[in-house]
Order: sequence, then C-alpha cells, then structure tokens
Amino acid sequence: MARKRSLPITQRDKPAANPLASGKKLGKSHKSTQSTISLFHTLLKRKAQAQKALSNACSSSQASVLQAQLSNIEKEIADQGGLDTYQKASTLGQSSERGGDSSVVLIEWLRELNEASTREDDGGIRPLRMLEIGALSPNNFAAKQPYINNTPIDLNSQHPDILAQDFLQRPLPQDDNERFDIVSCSLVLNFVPEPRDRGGWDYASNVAQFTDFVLLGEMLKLIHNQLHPSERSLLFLVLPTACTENSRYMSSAHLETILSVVGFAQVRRRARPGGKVIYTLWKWQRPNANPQAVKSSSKRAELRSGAKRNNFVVLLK
Ligand SMILES: C[S@@+](CC[C@H](N)C(=O)[O-])C[C@H]1O[C@@H](n2cnc3c(N)ncnc32)[C@H](O)[C@@H]1O
Repeated sequence: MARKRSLPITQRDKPAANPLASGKKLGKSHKSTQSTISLFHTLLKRKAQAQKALSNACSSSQASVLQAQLSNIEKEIADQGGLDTYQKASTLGQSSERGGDSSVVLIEWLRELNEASTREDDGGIRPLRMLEIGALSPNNFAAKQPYINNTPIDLNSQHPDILAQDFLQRPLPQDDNERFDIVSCSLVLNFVPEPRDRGGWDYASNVAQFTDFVLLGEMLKLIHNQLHPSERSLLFLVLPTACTENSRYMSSAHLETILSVVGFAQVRRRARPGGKVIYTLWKWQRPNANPQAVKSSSKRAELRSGAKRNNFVVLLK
C-alpha cells in the first residue's frame, strides 16, 4: 500500500508550543533542558524542511511565501537564544548529576575489556589516543581518565580546547603516531548537516530527514581509516534509539551488516527499555567483502512500514 504523503511544508502546523517564552532564562531542571533541546530539534527540522521546499519552489510567488516562512523560523530560533542556548542545554543534559555524558559507558566497557590502561608499544608506554567527533565539552568523563589522550573536535567548537574541524575534511593519518586507538562518535551521525549547510550552525533534526546518507557512510569509512589497523582499536557509536528502532530503512541488524562492510564488529551494545539512545562499541576488523552484504549496504530497502517511521539510513558507495 502506498505510504500516505506528509503535508506540504506550507500547510504544516502552527509554530511549536514554546516552553521557553522569549526572555525566560534557561532553566536547569531536567524537564526544562529537555524541552529546550526538543524545541530546537523541532525548529531545526522545520528550518531544514523549509530550505528544502524553497530550493524546489516552482514559481516566484511560492518562493516568496516559503522565504517568509523560513525567515519566521530563523527568527524563532534566534528568539530562543540560538545555538548557544541549545549547546548549553545539551551540556547541562550531560552533567554528572544526570548520570554524566555518554563516555561514562565507554569507560565502563574499556574496564570490562581490560583496556582501561596505557598501552605498551615498541616505543614504551603510551596513553590511549582517542578522537572525539562532535565534542560539546573538552572535559567529559573519558577525557579525564589519565590513560586517555583525547583529541576533541567539532564543526562548531564552543571551547578553545576543542579543535574546530569538520571530521569529513580531517587529513588521513600518515603514520602510527597520528592513528587513534578509539574514535568516539556520540550522537553525531544523526546530526551531520548536508554540505550546503556547512559553515553555519544549520543542523538537521534529531533524526535528520535531509541528511545526505551517503555522507554518513563516508564518515564511517573515514573513522575506520583514522584507527590503528588492529582488533584492539575501537569505535564508540551512540545513536538515538529511533535511528535503528523506528526507521523505515535501518535496523540494528542492518547497522551491523553496514559496519561489517566498513570493517567493524560489534563487541558491546546497551539499549535500555524506553531509553532514548543506544550505546554500541565496535572493534576494528578487515572490511567484509561478502557481495550480498556489500549490495545491501549500498541500497535503501524498506525494512519496516508505517507512516510514523523516520528515514534514517546509512548508505555505502
Ligand atoms: C548532538 S551534538 C552531540 C554532542 C556529544 N557528542 C554528545 O554525545 O552529547 C552533535 C555535535 O556533532 C557535531 N558535528 C556534526 N557533524 C560534524 C562533523 N562533520 N565534524 C565535526 N563535528 C560535527 C555538531 O557540531 C554537534 O556539536
């Protein structure tokens, strides 16, 4: 049965209910930070939809209606305090009173795997080298461990100790000194903006509708290349539950197939009932060249039907 088309952007709902009426300070309660974060996700999603509709406008009158709509959304985002407010809310959401940032889980797993220590190399003893993509703070739990040497990067660095860098443009390592033992990619894949939106803070929504999904496959391949080619090298990947559990084109099993083709095998997974995110840990391996796995990783095939599904998927080319 054909899927019901969603309403055109021009007929969509009124602005989202605003839990942070203009002028109100960012509250510190869990409820308040969560409503700030979800309001931003809603606004950013509407902005991405409006931009997409504008780029496809077929007449100048339609374009001017859509342009006005886009300006209203941008004004609403600015009225909420812009990216600053969003990032502060996200950082508060990671504070230790709330159970800490996602790297707490990574550290727990490193302990379980007996990897929570420095490494012995030909050259002596050295800390684990970690690359953190999409870092909100330079002081997360992993970065504080004495056996970890963290390199935090972000497209929009909010701190002088976070390198402002687009991971997709990061040069490939030239030798072992530049390779990493761990890459952390927590809540980033669902957040990678389309190339045309780079340079600003124009992110797609929580489970992005207009992300270039081939770019996400590219990102996973680049992560693989940043790691030491060893089964002790690890990828810590955190995704919103909706990415694998409510997507038309993605499931946990399909993610495992895709990552096997890139060259990763899952070693740990944590998904709490009703939890908003799923934590996973993967070890480096040689890419799986099985033709069926390669083929299914490059195509979008419906795995679940239903109008309320999202379109998240990762495609390998
Ligand atoms: C939702 S935040 C996640 C922050 C944190 N890692 C966490 O787990 O809460 C996503 C971050 O990824 C960053 N990001 C998205 N695409 C990126 C890219 N290509 N290179 C570097 N950072 C990127 C964004 O700027 C944003 O700060």
